[in-house]
Amino acid sequence: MLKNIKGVVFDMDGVLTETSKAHFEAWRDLSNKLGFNIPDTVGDQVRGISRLESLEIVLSYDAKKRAFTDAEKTSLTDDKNAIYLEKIKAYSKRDLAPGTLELLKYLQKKEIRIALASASRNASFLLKAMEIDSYFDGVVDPSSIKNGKPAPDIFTKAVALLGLPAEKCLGVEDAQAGIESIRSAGLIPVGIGPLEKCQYRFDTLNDFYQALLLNS
Ligand SMILES: O=P(O)(O)OC[C@H]1O[C@@H](O)[C@H](O)[C@@H](O)[C@@H]1O
Ligand SMILES: [Mg+2]
Repeated sequence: MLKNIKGVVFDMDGVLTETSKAHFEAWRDLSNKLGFNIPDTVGDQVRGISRLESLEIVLSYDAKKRAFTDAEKTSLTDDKNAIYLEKIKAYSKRDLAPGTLELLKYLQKKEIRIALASASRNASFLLKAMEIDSYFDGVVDPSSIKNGKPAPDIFTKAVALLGLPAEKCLGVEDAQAGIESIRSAGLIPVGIGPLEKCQYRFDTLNDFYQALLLNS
């Protein structure tokens, strides 16, 4: 699987750590504050999607169909982020998905360059909190990206940071929008979870790591 591979670009939420649950719970708390509820299926719908796009999905469940101004929407996303930050404030290396540290060390030993392509503006905070920031040769600043996933921009920027051709890199994602982004940027897609159109697919990040060990 790593033959001819020079770089691996990771998504973070739902790949390196199970923050997807905290994102969903924060949106649910916000919807409850607004007087409605969102179904569990929203959890998968907001994977990989920006804060504002996620809000639009959440508001589509508002029975009152209120029309919020742009300023009000910004304020609602700030509220969601405050709730989310409260939920992840004690995150540490214990919150890494099983196998993450071993996988990063393994790639480093093989001299494979590592980058992060997360849509989250909280990603740098979490990399530090979970003590894995030093493994990354490049971290894309999501606020520098014009078009979010499924557009290729964020993965294209990540391989540029690594100075590598896209086809020599794996992209690792838990969101279908992320897999589309990886494919259109020309990286080789590795899916974590029930995803389509992946070159390789595993149930967990640890399964991916174990498969690399078996094939090395
Ligand atoms: O609100 P943040 O932390 O900037 O994150 C933006 C997006 O980041 C993605 O990684 C998550 O999968 C999405 O659910 C989230 O909306
Ligand atoms: Mg994700």
